[in-house]
Order: sequence, then structure tokens, then C-alpha cells
Amino acid sequence: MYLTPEQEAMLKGEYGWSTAKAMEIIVKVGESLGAENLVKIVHAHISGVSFSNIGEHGARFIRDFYEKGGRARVYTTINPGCVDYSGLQSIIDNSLINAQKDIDNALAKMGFNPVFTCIPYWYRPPSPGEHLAWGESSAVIFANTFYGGYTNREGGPIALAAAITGYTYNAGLHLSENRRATVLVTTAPDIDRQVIGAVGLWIGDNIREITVIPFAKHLTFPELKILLASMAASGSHAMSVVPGLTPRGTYIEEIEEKIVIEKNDIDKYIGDEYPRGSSVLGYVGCPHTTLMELMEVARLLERYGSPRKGRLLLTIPAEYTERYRLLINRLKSKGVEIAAGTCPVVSRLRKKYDVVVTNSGKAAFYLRKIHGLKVRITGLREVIESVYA
Ligand SMILES: C[C@@](O)(CCOP(=O)(O)O)CC(=O)O
Repeated sequence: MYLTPEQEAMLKGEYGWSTAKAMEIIVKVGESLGAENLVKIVHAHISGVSFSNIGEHGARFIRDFYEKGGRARVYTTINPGCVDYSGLQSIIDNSLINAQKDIDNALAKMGFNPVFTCIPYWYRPPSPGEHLAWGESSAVIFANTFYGGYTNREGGPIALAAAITGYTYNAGLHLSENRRATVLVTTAPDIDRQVIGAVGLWIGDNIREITVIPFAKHLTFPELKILLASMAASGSHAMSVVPGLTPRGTYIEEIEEKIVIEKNDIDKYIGDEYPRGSSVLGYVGCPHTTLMELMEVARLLERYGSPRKGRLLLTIPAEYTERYRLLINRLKSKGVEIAAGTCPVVSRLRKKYDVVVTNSGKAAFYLRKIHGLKVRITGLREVIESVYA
């Protein structure tokens, strides 16, 4: 692999142990993928930071990089951890708080931005053609598809190494010729946008290639977020093309196959109806809610009093609790549980509910798989109704 004199110096240890180790990781992975050189990145997003996922070995790996001098060379954001720092909720189990704090302190001291969110594009929207090194599959697919950023779907250690060196290997979706969409996917007219998360799970499960999804042009920003995150959760998708949305010049469209998704294809992803009288955990915020979604939830809640059949959980970026305090208080006054900087995919729940009702295909995928919960996918309004009406 060709390395510039600066990259060679990093590898030789002239910038310290952490930079050398980080460079070694990137070069080794790059070589195994046939990369001919490295590419400069403008934004790293570090996943693999939740103690409940990475455990003590993972935490040690991160602390080592910090203690031996690793510092951010580019703008870097951090994915959610497994605890809620807001103190505004009783759903997420905070018993791992000290272990998570150790990780978060090391990350913050390395100069990474402690947003603790899976929507890093909310903090720095990528420009078309910019190279990034992002972990967190939902963010990766959103960056490539909506913003035309260039990022592979990185694991936590590579994103960390890229943050410390400012480079990643030049392969995969960093190369224009690999950004080739070949499968055109359409949806039958009777499929409701409320279950767009289930559509995403079907695509992830059944298609390997990069897709063109014209129907996604009619979705709202939150719905697109949910669709793409679901595709990336049940499959290995890192990019899709939405004609009219995906920036031109960031992809090649060469359709080789056409697929129509029928209504009955997605039934099993939506989940079963649940009996009346079930205790319900309504969940919104996978990927994390943006300000507009919070406002929409507050608006939908106006006609209701307190929760009647369970609880409603919202998960938001860490700093929202301070920044949007009045709005958060309004939601709290309706009995909404709000967790900041975390989510049920990377944490543990305190209590078991009969069913989780959510608009998120990704949350449904992981809550079924990791927590063995019964989950039903539906629209935002219906999630709220399932708890409050
Ligand atoms: C499921 C997922 O969102 C969990 C994130 O956890 P972690 O940041 O990898 O610990 C990872 C992903 O989808 O890339």
C-alpha cells in the first residue's frame, strides 16, 4: 500500500504509540481489502462504545488508546452508550453507569464530541463526496444515501483508529465505482408508510446489492431515517439510492433486477396483534429523535392525559435535555419517559412489558433478537395511541 511520508511517520511511531497502533489497524484492514492507499477523512463517528455490548475487554481497548496518548485528529462524534445521564426516566437500567462513565471519560478526553447519539449527521451534516469513517450502521446508510457522504460501515475499532490518524483505507464505498446500485425496489400501493420500518427489514433480509428505492422520495425525514436504519439492521446495507434525494454524482445507477414488495411480504416483520389489556412499552427514537419529531410527539400528546396502558419511551441525543428543556418538561408532564444518550438497543430494560409498540424496524429487530421481546411495528401516532388512548 502506498503511504505518504506523514502516514509512514505515524506508522513508525513518530506520533506516539496510539497513532502508530491506529495506523497499523487501518493499514492491515486496508491491505486485506486490497486498498492501494489511504484517504483523508473529515468526520469519524465512533460506535462500539456501549459497555453492555463491548464489556471490560472493549473498555480496556478504548482506555489504552487514551492513556497512551490517542487524541482526535478530526471532528469525531460518539454513539450512544448503555446508560441514561438525564435522570428523566425509569425504563433503562442504569446499573452499569460507572463502567460506562469510564469509557465515556476516556472518549471525551481524547477530544471526541460527547453527543452520544446515532444521528451524528444532526451535528455535522456531511457534504456530497466527503470522506468519513463512521460506525453505527443507521448513520452510515443515512450519510451515503441522503447526504452523498462516502463512508464504509466501520466497526468501532476502525472508526476509533480513523479518528486518531485522520485517515481510513481507500476501498469499498470510498471508491466511486463501488457505489453502484443495481436492484430497483418498489412497494405495492397498499403498503402503508406507517410500517416503513417493516419494509426496511424485508429489504435488509432479502437483498444483498445496493438498491434504488424511488418510493422513499415521498417519506418524511424521520420516516427515511427509520427505513434506512431498518435495512441496515436486518442486512449488510450501507447505502441506497433515492432518485431525487441522493446527491447526483455520488452513485452509479445500473439496474439489473426489479423487485416489488407485496403487503403480505412484510407481515412477519410487523409482528402480531397483541391482546387487549397487554402492558405496552411504546418506543420512539431509534434512530434518535430529532427536534421536529419531539415537537410532533408533543403535538400528538396534547389531546391525552396520562399513560393508560403502559409507558412511552423516547430516546434523544445527550444534549437535548438541556437545549430543549421546556419541550422536554412538557413531554414529562404527560408522563413520557425520556432517555438521553442511550437507547434500548445498547442497554438493558428494568422491567418487562407484554409488548413493545414502535415505529422503528431497527428497534423491533434488536428488541426481538437481544431481549426476546414481542414487538409490533406501527406509525408514530399509533405508537402514542397504544399507550395513551
Ligand atoms: C446495533 C448498533 O446500533 C449498536 C450500537 O452499539 P455499539 O455502538 O456498537 O456498542 C450498531 C449498529 O447498528 O451499527
